[in-house]
Amino acid sequence: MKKIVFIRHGESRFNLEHRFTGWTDVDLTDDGYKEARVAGAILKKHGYLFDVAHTSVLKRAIRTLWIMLHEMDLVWIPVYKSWRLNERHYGGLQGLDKEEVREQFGEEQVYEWRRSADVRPPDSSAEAHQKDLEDPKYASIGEGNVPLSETLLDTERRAIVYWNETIAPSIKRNQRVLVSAHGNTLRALVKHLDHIPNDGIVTLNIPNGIPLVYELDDELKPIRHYYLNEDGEMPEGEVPKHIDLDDPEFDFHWMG
Ligand SMILES: O=C(O)[C@@H](CO)OP(=O)(O)O
Repeated sequence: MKKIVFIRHGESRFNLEHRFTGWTDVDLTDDGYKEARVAGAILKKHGYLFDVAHTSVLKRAIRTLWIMLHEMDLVWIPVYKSWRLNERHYGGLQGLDKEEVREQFGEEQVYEWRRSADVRPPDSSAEAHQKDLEDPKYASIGEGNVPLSETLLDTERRAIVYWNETIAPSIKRNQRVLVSAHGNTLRALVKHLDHIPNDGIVTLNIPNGIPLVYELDDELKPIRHYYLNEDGEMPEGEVPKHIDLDDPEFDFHWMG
């Protein structure tokens, strides 16, 4: 049996401000740092080791990975970064306040933009698109790969290329893999792995900073999956949106 662990980055500045983020390269908040530390400590506590890690080129995912690897004393393992693991490009919504967008376009439209498989958010402005094209992070990926906006299916298509070409072969070589990525990239990967139909993905959310373990057979077909907390496997239906660091009951002592 093979295993892969996915982590959605800790809370980012735009998560805190309830803004559409996409390819906007915002950093973690203080709570985001703590969530990443806790995620690393959880994996360490349960004896997880990794041979290789993959992340996007966005600093909230990269920093989450760094903090986790530091916590696990694994900063020495190879880390690969790809734009293909970036968050879904939210086009003209990037930077906007989600509540204000709801007021302008209505709850239903915003829900479709956020959670449907194939409804495309409005395109980036010409100026914002030009900025993406000039960003050194994307200089080598080819102009055609820099999106004006993406549906979840677009995100799935480009993330799956990385899965098929890089991640899957490494799992097949028995490497233990950790992937630090984003809410919609992980929804896209999970959709692909579990063959979730377009209308089945709408209600699937991935919480920030909670390790998600997939057990796979030799053909990389999922056997089962679960989230981990400090006590171990979390019962389905009891997975919170994120770890409540303000909860006075939350005990950091086990982290050492
Ligand atoms: O803004 C974003 O890029 C994503 C993830 O934070 O938000 P949503 O949950 O609305 O897809």
